[in-house]
Amino acid sequence: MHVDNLPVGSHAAPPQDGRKPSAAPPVVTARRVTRTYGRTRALTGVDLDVRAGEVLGLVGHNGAGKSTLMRILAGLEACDEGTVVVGGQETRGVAPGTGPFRAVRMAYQETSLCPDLTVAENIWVSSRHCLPRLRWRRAAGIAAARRLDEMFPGHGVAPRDRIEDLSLAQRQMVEIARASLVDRLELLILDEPTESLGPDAARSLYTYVRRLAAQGTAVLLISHRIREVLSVADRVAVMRDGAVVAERPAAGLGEHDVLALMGAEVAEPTTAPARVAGDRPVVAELRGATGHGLHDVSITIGRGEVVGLAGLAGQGQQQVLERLWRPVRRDTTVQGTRAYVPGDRQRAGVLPLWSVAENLVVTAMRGLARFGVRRTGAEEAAIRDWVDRLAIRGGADAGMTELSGGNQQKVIVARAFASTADLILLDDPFRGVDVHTKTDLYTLIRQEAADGRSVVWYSSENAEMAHCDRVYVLRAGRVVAELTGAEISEERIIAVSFAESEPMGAPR
Ligand SMILES: Nc1ncnc2c1ncn2[C@@H]1O[C@H](COP(=O)(O)OP(=O)(O)OP(=O)(O)O)[C@@H](O)[C@H]1O
Repeated sequence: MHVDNLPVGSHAAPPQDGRKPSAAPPVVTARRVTRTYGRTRALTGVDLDVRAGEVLGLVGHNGAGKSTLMRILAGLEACDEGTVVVGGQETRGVAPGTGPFRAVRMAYQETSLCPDLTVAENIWVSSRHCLPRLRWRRAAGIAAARRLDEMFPGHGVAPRDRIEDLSLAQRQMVEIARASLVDRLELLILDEPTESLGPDAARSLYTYVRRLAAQGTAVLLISHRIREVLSVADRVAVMRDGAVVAERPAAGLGEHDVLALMGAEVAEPTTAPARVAGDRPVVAELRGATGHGLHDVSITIGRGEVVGLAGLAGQGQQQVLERLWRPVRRDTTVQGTRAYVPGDRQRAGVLPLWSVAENLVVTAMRGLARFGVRRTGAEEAAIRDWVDRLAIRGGADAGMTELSGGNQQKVIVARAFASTADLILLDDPFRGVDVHTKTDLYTLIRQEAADGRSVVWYSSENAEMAHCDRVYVLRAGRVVAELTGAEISEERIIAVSFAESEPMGAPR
C-alpha cells in the first residue's frame, strides 16, 4: 500500500498513485450550514459532501471553522441554519450518538479521555453499546489492545494503564482507537491526529486510514500538515472564514496550490543569518548533566541566542528543558527569569476560565507595572499588540475556551513572549498552529533574540531548526552532535539522529 512508505510531517512528498475521488453516494451532506457563537460567525454557509470510501482532507487557517463543522457533522452540536443529512436521514433534532450519528465517530485534537481512568475504562465508556456487559473491563481491554495493535504496532500501551500516566503520543493513539471502536463505522473524523504522534505512528495511522477507506468507510482528516494530507487523501476541501471555498482531487495538487486556495502564499520568514555563538555571555548552562534520562549532557546558551534541541522524539530534549526551567541541581546554571511554552495545552496550558486578555496579561504584569502599580493603559496596548501580531481570531475579550485549538496555542506562545523573561523555553510549541502564523512566529523569535533574549527550542519538526543559531541533536539522553549555522539542515539532523556514532562527551 502506498502509505507504507509515506514520509510524514513537513517533508512528505505527495505520492503519485491511482487514488481518485469516490463516486459512491455521500455518507454526509451539509448544505448552507451556519453557526454563530456570540459575535463570532464560525460557519457562514458550508456546503460539503463526504462520500463512502473516500479520505477527504480538510484544511484551513486557525479559526476557519473546521472543528465547528466537524462537531456538527458528528452530531455533537446543532447548526443554526442549513441541513445536515447523515446516512440519508435529515438530522435536525437527532440527539448525539443516536440514529445515524451512531456510525459517525470523531477523534479529537485535545483528547476526550478521562485522565484518571484506565485505557480499558475509557474505551468502555465510549464504546459500551458494542461491548458485552459481562466482564466488561476485560472485554474493553481486549478490544482496546486489539485495535491499538492493528493501528499502531509497537504502541507500548497496556489496557490497565491510566491515561494520565501515558505520553501525549500514546494518549492520542488511545483517542483514535477509541473513536474507531464501534459496531458500524461509516465516517471517521480525525481532527489533527498526527500533531502529537511521532513519524512511525503517523505512518501506521495513515496505513490504517487507507485500509478503512478501501473497506468503504469515509474518513475526514483535518490537518495543518498539508503534505501529509496530500499523501493520504483522495480529495481536499479548503475552508476559509467559515465556508468551504474549494474542493479538489488530491492527485496533481501541490502544497503551494493548497496554500494559495487557503488565501495567502507563505512569505519566506525574515530569518536573520545564523550567527556563531562565539563571544556571547553565557546565560544558561548544563555541565555534564546526568540522571532522569540524561547522560553527561553539556550545553551552553548565550545571550540573544536561539538554541535548538533536535533528534527523534523522547531522546531527552524535554528533560533538558525541564532542568533549565527548574535549575535545582548543581550541574545546571540559569541566570535571569524564564518562561515556558508547553506544546501540551491540556496538561500545562491556559487558564481556561479567563479571557485571552487576562491570560496574556498574567505574565506581562511584572514588566508593565511601575513601582508595583499596574498601568492599565499600557496593559491594554500590549494585549492589543499581541492579539494583532498573532492574528488571534476571537479577539482579546474572548474566553479561552471559545478559541479554536490553534488560537489557544498562539495565546500560550504570546504569553511567554509578552513576559519579561530572559530565557524562553519552547517545548514543541507550534502544534496545531497554521502555516502562516508559524512563519510569523519564526520571525518573532529571531526579533526577540536580536533584542537580547535567549531561546531554547525543542521541535519535532526538524525543518524548524533552520531558524536556530545552534542545534544540539540528542539521542538516548546524550548530545550526539552540535550543529552551527550552515551545518544545520534536516538531512544532517536526521543522519546524526540515527547514526551509530560514538556519542559526544562520552568517556573515551
Ligand atoms: N464554543 C465556542 N464559543 C465561542 N466561539 C467559538 C466556540 N467554538 C469555536 N468558536 C469560534 O469559532 C471560530 C471557528 O473555530 P474552529 O475551532 O471551528 O476553527 P478551526 O478551523 O478548527 O481552527 P484550528 O485550526 O485553530 O483548530 C473561531 O473564531 C472560534 O473562536
